[in-house]
Amino acid sequence: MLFHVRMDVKIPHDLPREQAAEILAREKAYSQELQRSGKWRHIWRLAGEYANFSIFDVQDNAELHAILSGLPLFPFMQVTVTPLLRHPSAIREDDS
Ligand SMILES: O=C(O)CC1=CCC(=O)O1
Repeated sequence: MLFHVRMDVKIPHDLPREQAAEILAREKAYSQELQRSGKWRHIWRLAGEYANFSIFDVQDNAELHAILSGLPLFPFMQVTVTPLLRHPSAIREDDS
């Protein structure tokens, strides 16, 4: 199942610099592992915002929730999920 996810990151200004750096490093590793697995299909930075658009390809809502709530940055994020399906006018057989 495909999902579009918008992640807005809001790291508290008073979070110690070292702690923030450690969380960001874990976030990057977690994200890249999921990208390599194919579950996190795409990630794009929104120009001018500390936010991203991502595409996930997962089994179901529960798997998506587990992945998103497992993000190291999850406590500092606002996450918006939109389920996706193939458009009847799409010219490509797959969604790649
Ligand atoms: O910077 C972001 O958009 C938050 C984030 C998601 C995965 C990652 O590595 O950073």
